[in-house]
Amino acid sequence: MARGGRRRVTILGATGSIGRSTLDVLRAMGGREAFEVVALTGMSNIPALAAAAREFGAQLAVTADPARLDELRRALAGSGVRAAAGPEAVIEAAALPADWCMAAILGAAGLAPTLAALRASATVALANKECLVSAGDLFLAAQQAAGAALLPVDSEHNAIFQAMAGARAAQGVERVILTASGGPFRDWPRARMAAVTPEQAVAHPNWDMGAKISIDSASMFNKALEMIEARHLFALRPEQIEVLVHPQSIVHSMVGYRDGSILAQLGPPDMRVAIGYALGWPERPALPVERLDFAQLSRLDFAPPDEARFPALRLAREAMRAGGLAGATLLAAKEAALDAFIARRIGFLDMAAVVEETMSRLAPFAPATHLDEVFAADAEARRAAARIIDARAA
Ligand SMILES: NC(=O)C1=CN([C@@H]2O[C@H](COP(=O)(O)OP(=O)(O)OC[C@H]3O[C@@H](n4cnc5c(N)ncnc54)[C@H](OP(=O)(O)O)[C@@H]3O)[C@@H](O)[C@H]2O)C=CC1
Ligand SMILES: CC(=O)[C@@H](O)[C@H](O)COP(=O)(O)O
Ligand SMILES: [Mn+2]
Repeated sequence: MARGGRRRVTILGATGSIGRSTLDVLRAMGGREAFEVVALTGMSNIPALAAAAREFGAQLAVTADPARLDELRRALAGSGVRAAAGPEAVIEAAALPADWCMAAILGAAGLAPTLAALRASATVALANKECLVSAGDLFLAAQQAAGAALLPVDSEHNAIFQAMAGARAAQGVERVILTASGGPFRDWPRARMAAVTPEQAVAHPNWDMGAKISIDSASMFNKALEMIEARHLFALRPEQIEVLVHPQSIVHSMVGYRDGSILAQLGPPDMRVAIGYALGWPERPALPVERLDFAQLSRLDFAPPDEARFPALRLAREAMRAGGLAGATLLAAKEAALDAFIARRIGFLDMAAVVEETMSRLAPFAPATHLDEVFAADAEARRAAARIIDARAA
């Protein structure tokens, strides 16, 4: 704890959707009087990074892009905030002692900095689900060794965490039910989905999020990653994890207990609720978010997912069954396919096909015994996926 009782806070990915919401929650919970901001990191959005660092009087601001160091230095001139750049500098920022660190870098690039944060922070609030998808057991072993508290921020997992609050309740868990909005193409026939554009896919019906996670929601790869994330976070067997389409995104997930009870967490689709819970935990802070009015909610719908139109869910189950380096392979192939879709080199439905083909080419998967193997599997999967993408794009 910093002098004067202020909590020392770091935000990895401060310029993104989660990062901005986290800054908002800090403002709502007392701003600079309550928090000492140790480090903020970003990548391309230097004006936003510098503005947040100035507002909160951060000790350090880091861009992951070495080519943007001069721009960051100019933007911070006279502020007293130190500037640094490059992937190693992001890891060094994450390694500075803090009471609380938000891990919200996008994608597999978040793994190394989040591991560094586990060693340096008392509490890590985990938005970056990819850490658990690619390196689940090793990531949790690193957390155990470091002794850091790990609090889930992903809305579904935060909901499950809330619904499992209290060790006694967690013991009787039978299943978890991850809710899924179904994305913008929830009811579209497969033939129509084949022709969707990145602009259509990025338009999430309920949540205001970064572009890549929004497109993952449209393909339901987001839910696929979340199944693997849930397995690790809550030590579940794959068959204990269900997915249920819930188009309104009001019920954020549910936990079914052995006595037949179901506990759910509900709230507006606003990530500040989950972030605030992780920042205030074990207490609940007051937050300026919308209050649900049940008299105005006309209905809450639920339906099983259609795995023929959304094969990502089946691929996640196969990856969980295979174990070991299958998660790192699935994630890397998904990221390569997503980039190719955004670049309009492949179609929307090709993304799942690329992941499936990459997985089947690289199977069987070795156990993941060291992080170096995870990074190597990631690189190998990207090479394999690139060849498959090239063939489809030709
Ligand atoms: N958005 C949401 O509501 C939710 C997000 N999540 C998870 O949170 C994480 C962040 O998502 P979101 O905020 O939407 O993403 P955004 O794309 O909005 O933000 C990503 C952040 O990471 C930075 N960044 C991007 N690439 C790199 C890199 N290679 N190295 C270091 N930093 C990088 C970005 O910098 P810059 O913008 O400056 O380029 C930005 O600060 C993801 O893992 C996502 O799955 C989970 C649940 C909900
Ligand atoms: C806000 C959040 O946690 C997202 O991961 C959300 O789950 C996306 O919505 P769907 O993937 O359910 O469409
Ligand atoms: Mn989620």
